[in-house]
Amino acid sequence: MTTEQAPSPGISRRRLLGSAGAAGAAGLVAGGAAGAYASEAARETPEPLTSVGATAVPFHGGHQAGITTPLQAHGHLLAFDLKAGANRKAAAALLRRWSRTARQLTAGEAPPDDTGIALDAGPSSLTVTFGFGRTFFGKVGLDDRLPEALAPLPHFVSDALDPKRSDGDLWIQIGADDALVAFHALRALQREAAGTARLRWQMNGFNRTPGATDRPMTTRNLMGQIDGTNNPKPTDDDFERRIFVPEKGEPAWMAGGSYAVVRRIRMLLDAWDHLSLERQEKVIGRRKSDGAPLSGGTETTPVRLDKVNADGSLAIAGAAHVRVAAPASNQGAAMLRRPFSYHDGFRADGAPDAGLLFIAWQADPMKGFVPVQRKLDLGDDLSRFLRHEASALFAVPPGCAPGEYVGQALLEG
Ligand SMILES: C=CC1=C(C)c2cc3[nH]c(cc4nc(cc5[nH]c(cc1n2)c(C)c5CCC(=O)O)C(CCC(=O)O)=C4C)c(C)c3C=C
Ligand SMILES: [Fe+2]
Repeated sequence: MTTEQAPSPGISRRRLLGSAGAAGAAGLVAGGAAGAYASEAARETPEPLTSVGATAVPFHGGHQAGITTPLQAHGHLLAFDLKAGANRKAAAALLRRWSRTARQLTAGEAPPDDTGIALDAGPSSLTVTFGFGRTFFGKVGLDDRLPEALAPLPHFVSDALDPKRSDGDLWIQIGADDALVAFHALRALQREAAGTARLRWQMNGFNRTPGATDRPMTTRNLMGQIDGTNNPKPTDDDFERRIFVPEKGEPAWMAGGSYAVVRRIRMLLDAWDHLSLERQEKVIGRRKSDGAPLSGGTETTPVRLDKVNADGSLAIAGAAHVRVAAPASNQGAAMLRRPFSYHDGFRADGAPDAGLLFIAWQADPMKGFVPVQRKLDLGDDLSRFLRHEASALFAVPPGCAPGEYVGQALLEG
């Protein structure tokens, strides 16, 4: 393995701020209306960043960041196609550039020729995650390293997929708790692709902003449901085995990596909002207010699929989403769901173009997303309110050590 050049000493965005004398970066905190209208420039001493801005997620590690990292408030998904003539060497150079820049940005450092978009901000939990699509391998002469797990996803009855917004040779997932920090990363990485790869599609999403609720809680989606409760937890015995390719797994370059299924799922919100609260809760199998299962307890109480009401009906209906999607209904199939909501304005018919950028992480899509989506496709009450409009599957290699780049074992091994 070759090592990349040591990155040039980055300029901390905070240090830049200090030297420029632009004070008041931490934003308006106190002082009510008078404080809010006071000139930012009048402040002499920069205030410390809030914990939101100051939080940094390490780029290096056994797994790439952005998989088990807590959901961030802003997300960008970018898929690129290699330009004609871009070979393995060019792809390796691109991944080397991207990794170097991602490391700098996630540490809150400004890369060379910085655009300045994120000046004043801290790392804000920025993560950058890289993946390879099936079409990448043939283009760079690496057919022999194509993972079996990257076989095309089967067709599902509810698919209404737009090929232009699906698939792609390379994938980047960006997440950050600040919109400017996220866009800054997007611009830096997009600029570095020039000459080697062109953008195929981009999707932008969001989640709850840290601090918006009075206590940390599972996020809500645009249907108003608490979404993410019954995800596998890093503390589960089988978490690593379910989500990451094992050390001795195949192909060797994917050991410690994971597979990301990306689906743009539009929600038919007008129809959904017309349902009574009781109906909405039956469709999911959980209470809307606090996410508690209809079989009783609180949000974190295990779901009891066998619970029967006094009138003999199932507490969680036969076609309720949580019943049909549960590992118990799918021979143990499970995935880590880590989505972003999206809103891309309104469609010609006036309906909101909004929904979920559903991202499912698993060691093998055939033991995660595929069997569960097959089952949902056949008889899930929620599916009537959803349209799957775009789809992609990416091999996300393990994280890299300092001096290495993501995908090095594939491109140079
Ligand atoms: C193929 C997998 C899944 C798709 C596609 C999917 C879409 C989807 N889901 C919601 C809302 C909720 N899903 C919930 C639970 C849940 N969903 C899946 C899988 C898919 N969802 C699983 C495996 C589970 C967990 C089931 C269990 O073991 O209990 C929930 C309940 C809260 C939670 O556990 O997260 C909600 C709410 C939407 C809106 C959606 C598409 C837009
Ligand atoms: Fe779901």
